[in-house]
Amino acid sequence: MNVCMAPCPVVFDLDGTLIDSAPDIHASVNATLQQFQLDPLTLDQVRSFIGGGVEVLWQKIIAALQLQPSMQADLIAAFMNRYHDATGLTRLYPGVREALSVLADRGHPLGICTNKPAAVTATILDHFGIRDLFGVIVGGDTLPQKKPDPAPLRKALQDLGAHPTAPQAIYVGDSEFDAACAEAVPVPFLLFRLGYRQTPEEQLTHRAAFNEFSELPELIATFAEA
Ligand SMILES: O=C(O)COP(=O)(O)O
Ligand SMILES: [Mg+2]
Repeated sequence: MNVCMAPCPVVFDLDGTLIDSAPDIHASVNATLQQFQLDPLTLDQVRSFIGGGVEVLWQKIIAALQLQPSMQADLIAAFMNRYHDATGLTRLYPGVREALSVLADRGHPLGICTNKPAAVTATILDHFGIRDLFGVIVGGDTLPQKKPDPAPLRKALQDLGAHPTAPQAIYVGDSEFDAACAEAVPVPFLLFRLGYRQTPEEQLTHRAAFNEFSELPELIATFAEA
């Protein structure tokens, strides 16, 4: 089936998809825990908690450390002071810059739909000099709803000019939140295998999966030809 007449909008998740931000999030989490004289978490633990946005991250930390849920607001406020400009340990995944520029050159409108707060998202995209590639950026606090609710991705697609009820578009992401969101819109989902997913690939609804961003432009082109 032809799911994407070239050049259709392509929207990307951010954490665990375009950027490996877990080391910065881990550092901000542990600095916050230290401020409250609490035990640190490992990078693997924190990575496994990423995907649902800041509130979900801290709900999972509070559960893991058996803290009082009433601490959540204070912990998040302290965390945000560090997180808003935490870029030093974050890397673009290999080939991301090149793949984005190939897709932009082919005329695909590009967007971001992330559960990361919009201001933190803007800072990190500026840090890598790639913010201008995206015609729309929907963050975790742009709307009242977050992924897996379809509303943020629907907004991104509409802002990129896709059809409001039958968008011909593609969503690219790494997690359960992304797969469920794309299914709910609905748009085809391309799964980046090397992000922060906790669920086996075969249990996530997806059109295709890839390990290398150098594969992505051709993968998208095959959709237009199919
Ligand atoms: O900040 C998060 O928890 C997730 O962000 P993502 O939606 O870009 O993966
Ligand atoms: Mg992600």
